[in-house]
Amino acid sequence: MRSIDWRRDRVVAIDQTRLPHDLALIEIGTVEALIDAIKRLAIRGAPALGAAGALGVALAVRLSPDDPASVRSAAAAVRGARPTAVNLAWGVDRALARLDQGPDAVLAEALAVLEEDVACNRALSERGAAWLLDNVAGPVTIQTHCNAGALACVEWGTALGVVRALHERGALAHVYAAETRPLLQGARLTVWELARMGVPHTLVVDSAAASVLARGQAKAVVVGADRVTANGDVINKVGTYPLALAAAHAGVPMVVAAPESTIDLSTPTGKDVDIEVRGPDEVTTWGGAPVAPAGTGTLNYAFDVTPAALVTAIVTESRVILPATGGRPDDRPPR
Ligand SMILES: CSC[C@H]1O[C@H](OP(=O)(O)O)[C@H](O)[C@@H]1O
Repeated sequence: MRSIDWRRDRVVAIDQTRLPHDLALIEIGTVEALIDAIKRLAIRGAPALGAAGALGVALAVRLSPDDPASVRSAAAAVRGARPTAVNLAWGVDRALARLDQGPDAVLAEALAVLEEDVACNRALSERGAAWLLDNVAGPVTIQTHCNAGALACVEWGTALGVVRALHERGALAHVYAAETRPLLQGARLTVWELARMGVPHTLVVDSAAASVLARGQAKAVVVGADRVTANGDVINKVGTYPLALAAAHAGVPMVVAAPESTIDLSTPTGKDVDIEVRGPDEVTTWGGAPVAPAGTGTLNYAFDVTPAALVTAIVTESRVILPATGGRPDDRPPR
């Protein structure tokens, strides 16, 4: 089952807010409903957002086939639903570029985005597994953060795609999944995916992940990304930066698995990226019940910036970039 797809005349997606307890699909027939699904993280994860962006334009042009101005306005609203993952804007732009050729051409481009994502993630997963087998003593143990699995993509996954490739080779011993406060993408989604894959795993609280590395229980960190800037800075779920610091101190490789569509050569460094700040309720409540005194102020960064110097390897479908030793995404544009 794909996390997001197109059926007849609408977007169909897994509602990730209902996992792990309910595997429920949502059918999205309007741009407003798509934007809502993106904002409330029913649809989430950089590659999945790229697909949602492209399908959002296909939806808009079907609803307003004779009004390109309305389609462009709707596309801009989808593009702005969440600011940090470059894939959302990239997916919108991919489909919008075909607007002059009509609804069928826009849909064809959007569907191509989905198929390319699947192919890219399978390729980067194999490349990442090979890099880890060449650089980490086996059997491999991995610390993950957030969810960069099939749910965050069209299918297959990026960081969990690497995990899947290692598991299929019989080379994976264990995965430690950080819960990933406040929305618990690790506890709710990554653990759910690892269980379905049959991968041995342990859930840890975010603040324990550094000790898992320091004690040698995990020999590599593997995460996804929402944007990689031209100098190799990695923007990913908040908590990735401290994990990279811990990995460096423990002498453990920090591996980022991401398709080329997540690399943004137009943005020089992580300092130039708009980091989404989300509302206080995600931090001050759990299950609707307050966990902090009413009115408590919060600083709910959804992402953080890991400097290139702390990134051992960025694995894409076409290359491995080594930022910590001077490699840069803009050194050699993909072939
Ligand atoms: C494979 S991209 C997954 C990436 O997206 C997540 O963010 P969110 O759950 O807010 O969409 C997180 O940064 C993951 O690493």
